[in-house]
Amino acid sequence: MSSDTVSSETPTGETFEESNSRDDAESVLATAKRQLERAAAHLDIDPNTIERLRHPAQVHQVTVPLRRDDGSVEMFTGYRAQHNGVRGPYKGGLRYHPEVTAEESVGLAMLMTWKCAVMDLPFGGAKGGVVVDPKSLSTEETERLTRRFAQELRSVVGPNHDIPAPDLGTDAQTMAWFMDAYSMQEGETTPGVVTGKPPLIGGSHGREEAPGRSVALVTREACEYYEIDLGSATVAVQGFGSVGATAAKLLDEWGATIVAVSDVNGAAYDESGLDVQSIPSHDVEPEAVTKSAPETIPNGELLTLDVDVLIPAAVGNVLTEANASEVGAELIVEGANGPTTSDADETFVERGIPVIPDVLANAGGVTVSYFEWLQDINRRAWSLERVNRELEAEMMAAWTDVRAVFDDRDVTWREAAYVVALSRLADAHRFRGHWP
Ligand SMILES: NC(=O)C1=CN([C@@H]2O[C@H](COP(=O)(O)OP(=O)(O)OC[C@H]3O[C@@H](n4cnc5c(N)ncnc54)[C@H](OP(=O)(O)O)[C@@H]3O)[C@@H](O)[C@H]2O)C=CC1
Ligand SMILES: O=C(O)CCC(=O)C(=O)O
Repeated sequence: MSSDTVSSETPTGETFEESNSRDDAESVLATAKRQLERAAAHLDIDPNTIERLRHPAQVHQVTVPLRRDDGSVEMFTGYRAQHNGVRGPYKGGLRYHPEVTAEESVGLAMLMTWKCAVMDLPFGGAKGGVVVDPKSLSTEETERLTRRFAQELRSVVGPNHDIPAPDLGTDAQTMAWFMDAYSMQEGETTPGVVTGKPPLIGGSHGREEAPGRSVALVTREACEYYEIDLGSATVAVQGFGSVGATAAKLLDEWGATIVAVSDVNGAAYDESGLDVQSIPSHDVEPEAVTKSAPETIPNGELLTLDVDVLIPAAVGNVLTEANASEVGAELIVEGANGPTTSDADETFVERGIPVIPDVLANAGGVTVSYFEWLQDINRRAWSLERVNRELEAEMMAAWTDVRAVFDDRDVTWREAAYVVALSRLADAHRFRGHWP
């Protein structure tokens, strides 16, 4: 396939770029492309491969009709962007969020391609979701929306083709409904169509905690690298969902002092340390975070706190040109996908603040998804102890690969991770011979 036969058309026939013109400096896609270009400058790679990687393979857009509890019917828009499949089936999460766009899905799908390659997993990158505020739906509405979304995506997902997983606003229950709806259409139970399911129906132990666990593991390694004593380190975490809460609780267990955590409403702050273990997760008690401490501060202020480690673990593009010069952390570890714009990256380079990138730090999620996929194929579950042991081994291997590039060249941590990923992708393209 040559790059000009790659389909990046939407179902309406517009090109992807025409239908999604919000390619401004702050968009996740614009950031992803600039990051790709910067990393490519450090490598001697066929320019056709780089050009190919600037484009998604496919972007699917679907309309999802939902019957609301009051009997009315409302239309929602869903996307699935498949970026690159040279190393294996497409893989990546589905998010339910009001700001989901085709463009954001493509940018995040690109990040999934790099993430899977950094971890040396046999997957390519995808991402998608529905433009909806999940908090505006009842449980029954969420189930109907998910089942219909799964029906609409039936021809573009599959256990050997594209395997969704949880992301912002979705969870194990969402994946269970998705798997059930897909299986009903296939006429057989197909657990491998999604990962992040509840363990009782083919999910993996440890998947829910895995991205937060990898953030904590990578924070531990980065603190050691920069001679920050984790036992006396202060940490601020934006987001107290699946990723942020797990990372905060593990780092707290390992001796760090978590001075701030936040949800969408704001941050709980205590300079002597919060009791994060006692804060219920947002699905158990919405708004528990801001109720948990006597002092609350706005999310923006959390990002500029004078701490050893800052972990943005909520949404994208929160560290920007506007606030990067005010960030008070010694070290940033990205829990969220795409929390740092490329302008902010430049400021952090100038200020000497290392940023450990998302494609390494939160890659525990897709790594345990890979373990789940293997367990589904083999119809044999792994123990939690085995999952966590193998996850730590995979994370340490990836950390070592990225650190070797970082130590060897004049690059940032992000560029080092991209160099590892792009080298593997370029080799795969070369072996498969995609340029007739
Ligand atoms: N889940 C996964 O497997 C993986 C997720 N990620 C990434 O990690 C990030 C978080 O995902 P995940 O933890 O799953 O999501 P969740 O939905 O579980 O949690 C998101 C958290 O972020 C908070 N939040 C939402 N919007 C904002 C905002 N504008 N400002 C501050 N906080 C906000 C939410 O608050 P509230 O509860 O009040 O809404 C909640 O605490 C995303 O970028 C995702 O792509 C990365 C790898 C894997
Ligand atoms: O587990 C997966 O397949 C993907 C998780 C994800 O979307 C991510 O790492 O951003």
